[in-house]
Amino acid sequence: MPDIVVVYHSGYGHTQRMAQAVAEGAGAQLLAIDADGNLPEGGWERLDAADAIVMGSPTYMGGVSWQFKKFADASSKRWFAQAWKDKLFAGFTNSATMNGDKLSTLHYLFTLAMQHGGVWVGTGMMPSNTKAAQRNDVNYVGSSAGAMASTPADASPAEMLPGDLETARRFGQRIAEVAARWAR
Ligand SMILES: Cc1cc2nc3c(=O)[nH]c(=O)nc-3n(C[C@H](O)[C@H](O)[C@H](O)COP(=O)(O)O)c2cc1C
Repeated sequence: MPDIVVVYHSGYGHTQRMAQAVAEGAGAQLLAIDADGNLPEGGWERLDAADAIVMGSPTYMGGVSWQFKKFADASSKRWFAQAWKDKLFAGFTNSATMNGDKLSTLHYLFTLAMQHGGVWVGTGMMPSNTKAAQRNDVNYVGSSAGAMASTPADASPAEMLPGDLETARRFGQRIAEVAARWAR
């Protein structure tokens, strides 16, 4: 079994719910970045040991949250030593607006992964974009770079759309499958 860690920040619980779905699909452990932008005790060592690091952040003002950015900047210690070189990386985000500039967030996560010398895993999913498409179809938000969820601004985490959570779960499954092939 590949060792996969989902490291994420969530201000209000929505991205956390998405992280849980990704972790369920991937058979991964969750590692939360706290409200001060810090990892729990032993968090960096968990990431050092992982075969794959899946990164999640809400989209705030068209990018990652400042707490996630603090984590990213702190990861420069690993970058200096290229300690995470050749690990698999993947990313996901959630925001309120259907577009909402989520791709900017995923592009940042991709760039961070490339700085670390990682190998990026996208969704590998076709979008649901025909006339017959329904909002709860898998990958209705239509992302290939990483998993996206769109949650209305006034919806609680419990009200997140099942289709988006299923998309996140299947994204996690794909990461686990790719990680198993990468290990071979
Ligand atoms: C400071 C801030 C900035 C935000 N910026 C965006 C944005 O650029 N695009 C968008 O679609 N939603 C934006 N939102 C809405 C959040 O992405 C949305 O509420 C999301 O579900 C929050 O996830 P979380 O509960 O994991 O923090 C913003 C919310 C906050 C608090």
